[in-house]
Amino acid sequence: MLYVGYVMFAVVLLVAVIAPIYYGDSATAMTSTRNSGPTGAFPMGTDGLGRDMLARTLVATRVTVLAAISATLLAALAGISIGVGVWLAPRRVREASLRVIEFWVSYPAMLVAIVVAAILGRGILPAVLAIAVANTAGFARLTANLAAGIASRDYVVTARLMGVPVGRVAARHVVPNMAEPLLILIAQAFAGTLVELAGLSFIGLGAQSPAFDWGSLLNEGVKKIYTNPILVVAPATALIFASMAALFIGDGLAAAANPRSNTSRARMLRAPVPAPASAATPVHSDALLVVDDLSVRHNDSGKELVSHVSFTIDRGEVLGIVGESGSGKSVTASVVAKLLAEGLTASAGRLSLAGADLFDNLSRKDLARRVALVYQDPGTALNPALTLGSQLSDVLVKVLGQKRTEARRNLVERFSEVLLTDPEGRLRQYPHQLSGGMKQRAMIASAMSTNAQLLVADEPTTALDVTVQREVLSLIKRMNKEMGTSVLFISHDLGVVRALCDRVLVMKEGEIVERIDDMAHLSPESVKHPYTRQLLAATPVVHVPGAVTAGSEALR
Ligand SMILES: Nc1ncnc2c1ncn2[C@@H]1O[C@H](COP(=O)(O)OP(=O)(O)OP(=O)(O)O)[C@@H](O)[C@H]1O
Repeated sequence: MLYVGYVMFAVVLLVAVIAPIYYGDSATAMTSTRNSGPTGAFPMGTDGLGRDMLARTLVATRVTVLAAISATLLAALAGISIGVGVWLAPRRVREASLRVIEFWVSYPAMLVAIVVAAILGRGILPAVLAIAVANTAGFARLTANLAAGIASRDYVVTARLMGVPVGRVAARHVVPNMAEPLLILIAQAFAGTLVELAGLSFIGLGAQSPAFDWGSLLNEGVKKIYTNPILVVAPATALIFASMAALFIGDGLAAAANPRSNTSRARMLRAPVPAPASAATPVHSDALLVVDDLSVRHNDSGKELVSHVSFTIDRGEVLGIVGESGSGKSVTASVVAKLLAEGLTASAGRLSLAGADLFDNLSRKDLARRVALVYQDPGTALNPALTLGSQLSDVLVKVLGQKRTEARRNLVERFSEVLLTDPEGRLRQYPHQLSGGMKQRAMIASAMSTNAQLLVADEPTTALDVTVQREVLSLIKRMNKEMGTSVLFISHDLGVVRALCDRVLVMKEGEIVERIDDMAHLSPESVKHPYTRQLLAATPVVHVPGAVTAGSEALR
């Protein structure tokens, strides 16, 4: 789409450059063939003075496109300056300015343009200024919104603390980081500006005779639309063509800025014949989770991210997966939770969870009853705009069909179980009002609230400090012991895993390189793979209250 847009826009620019040179005379020459329909000499007819409409439309391209570019750039320049300025201004000025921008945006751009053009007077220049004023608000609002996110980033705060002048902070740190969305808006605003310019000329406020643009040509044509309709075709086509070019560029830029826009859907395929590798590691079929011969491939590159992985998790069992960064742990877990990322294809001989075939279209309710998730970073797992009560009760209400009050009561109980103080008050709090450890406890409480049979915990302690890590691990252990929840626990830290898990799989480069079943006698001598030995040698022992672990006494 982007390239189609570029080509179309190049055609428009080419016409704008050469048409006045080649067709300038025929566009203004009056002939005796007046108000003609389409003929060989005048394919788009002639106006009341016998002037060639095709030549006039081609020649008008330069004025129209120049005016649209000027109005768009003026609006962008003014809007971006105002938007950035607002965010670098003191708080009160910022608040007042944001209200003014909101007020300004609330009026339709075309209406503002008409009012301003009526004040400034008729002609192309007043029309350009009027449209620039009308569109400035849109740029200012987008820039202010984007700057709001960027202005609080550490590099901007640091630059300001170091005394970098405000203008330089804006130019070096704020504007470059919002270039992409602004470029997209500029392309889209150009299309709007073309139409607004034509609109002003159409109602007689834009180009004045003898000057002419597409809008004034349309204006002339529409007056004779019942007697000679061909007169509107050339300027209308030109207007649509140029607007579409700008929209294609805008959409193309937006798609290019989002690397996910072109990725294919995630697919889960049943492998026709189990590979021999799975036969070497048989899975017993009455387990809670059965993953047999799972491979995951990246569709575009064809790279295999996970290769022939087989394992089971029994009811009430805690299985750990350890491995270096990028070894395929999270991708494996995403298949189990039916959350495979776009652009990936998973294939397996068998994938079943609590009696359900994961290749089938499980309803959300069935899935939520079977699997719950706790992510690595509770800060990004929770929606900052919603209170804990509203977002964590949603799954209970929408998916499990509980009443809102029942869901909130359920959450309060779970919050107490994970030792969150003032559980009722927490429901009304936003995520930013909780510490990292509290947020992770709230996530575990949420996972407990659905009574899921399998908890997938993907590095749930990595973002937490050591003391909070212990608390979170002991909560997971409690959930496992008291509720019988099976756990798939992912970590790159063998110390944490050995403290919690009944069995451990070691992954490297997408494959399971070691299976550790005897956690009680885990030592560098009891393992086979050199990578596991290295991991063990580099791992301090972690004690988890409630868990009996190798190399450590049970903790109280
Ligand atoms: N959506 C995706 N598209 C393409 N490749 C991906 C995608 N997700 C993961 N990968 C690739 O798959 C491989 C395994 O990634 P995965 O996230 O499972 O690693 P991990 O073992 O969980 O690592 P970490 O401990 O750092 O989280 C990596 O090479 C990664 O680049």
